[in-house]
Amino acid sequence: MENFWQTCSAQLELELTPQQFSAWIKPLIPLDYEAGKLRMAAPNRFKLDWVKTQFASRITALACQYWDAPTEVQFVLDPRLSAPKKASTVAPVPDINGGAPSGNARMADPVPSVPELPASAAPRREQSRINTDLTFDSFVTGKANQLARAAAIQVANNPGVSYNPLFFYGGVGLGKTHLIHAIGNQVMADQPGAKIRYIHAEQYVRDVVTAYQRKGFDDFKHYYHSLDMLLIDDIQFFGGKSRTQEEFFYAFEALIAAKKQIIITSDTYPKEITGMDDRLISRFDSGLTVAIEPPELEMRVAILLKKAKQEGVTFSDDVAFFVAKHLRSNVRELEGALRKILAYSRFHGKDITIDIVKEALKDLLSVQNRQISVENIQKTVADFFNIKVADMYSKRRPANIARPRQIAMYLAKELTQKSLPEIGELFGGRDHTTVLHAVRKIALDRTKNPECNHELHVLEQTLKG
Ligand SMILES: Nc1ncnc2c1ncn2[C@@H]1O[C@H](COP(=O)(O)OP(=O)(O)OP(=O)(O)O)[C@@H](O)[C@H]1O
Repeated sequence: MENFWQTCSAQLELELTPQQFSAWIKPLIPLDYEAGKLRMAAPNRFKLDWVKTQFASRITALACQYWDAPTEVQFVLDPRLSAPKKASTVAPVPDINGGAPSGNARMADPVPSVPELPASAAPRREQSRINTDLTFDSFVTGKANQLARAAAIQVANNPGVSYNPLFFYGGVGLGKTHLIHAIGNQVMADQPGAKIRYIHAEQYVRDVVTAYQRKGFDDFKHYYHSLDMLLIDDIQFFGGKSRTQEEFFYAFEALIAAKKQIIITSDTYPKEITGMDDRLISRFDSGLTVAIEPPELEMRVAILLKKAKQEGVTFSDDVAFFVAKHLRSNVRELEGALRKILAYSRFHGKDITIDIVKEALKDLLSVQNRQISVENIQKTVADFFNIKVADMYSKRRPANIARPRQIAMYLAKELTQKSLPEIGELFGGRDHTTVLHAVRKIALDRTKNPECNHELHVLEQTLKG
């Protein structure tokens, strides 16, 4: 059994992204194998369902191959794995900057401009710092965030019970903050007495410094350890701040032990946060870690239509598609573009047409057109072929991913100034010979296969705007 799982997981590690592997495969436990039946345990219902739909067929294939016989794989819940952790008796986190910090040495944390340590009095709604506009209703869902939203709803319905902590990561402006406020809003509506607190990591750092300056760590601890739910945004700001990490470690342990929900966001996967203590990193990853990807075309259109409607304006589908095709990076950028279009059309008293949009977004579009980046190509090609951007860097090799990746490498060579090694690096650290092979293959295919030529033409047009 153990041998099988070692072989199988080593293979899956090669095929999946590190995030997928560590989120879905690593937590699985092989239970037994008997008469062609393999039983695997997953730590919770969510992981169980996801593994069943996404990875069952691959694991079955590997099992059949390993035992050289038809094998049926059954996934079951392992209740032992979801048992709550014991309260912590762990020693303090060491100073990751080296040595015991003292006096001003600790003041590597920024000094607060407005010291803000919340009062530990009875919970008050305004103290939660939850933005009531950021709800599940106003959150548009697409492939890029459906998993994150499902996890968020699950946690909002069962705070402290299902996934603790819940950790969202993804690039800027992709909706991480929105989603955690949405959870906070729902829990506040369901449990008006709950003591909930949203805090940006930078503010938490400032609170730590203030507590340090005032020698008020008892109040600080009392406040944070007595919350029912802590929502902490952009935790990568804790990187390199040892005292903050130490305090957060205690708060984290106290809250998790008391089954109080913690939700964290970061711009990157826990293991990739620089300057973060290993014990915190492993704790961040001990609940559920979910990525939010850049929005795909249809989702960008839906966001534009929804936001325009919220502003009392109707966008035609043509206009929404035009904007969404040209602005691909994140939702914040779409919101900015929408504001510009509305201001322009109001100022000139004109209806919103594609020509008006071109005028209103002249600067933005010309910048986009001039700069065709490899990241842009990866996003566009991933959108076009309906795969994840992460697949551009992953080691997975199924044909439906390998070919778009080769096309993206070809376009990167054609449309940017990057060298083959540079392109290889941007595609998950691949060798320049792999890039060369892809470029030659697609170039040849283009001359022989009109459908391929057409696809490339459409992609080039999209990229050049
Ligand atoms: N899926 C979505 N539906 C509707 N609005 C969204 C969605 N995703 C993001 N937004 C909006 O886009 C803006 C940026 O989102 P948000 O601040 O949540 O991003 P973020 O991932 O936290 O970014 P950062 O890492 O820069 O803090 C917000 O106004 C948010 O309401």
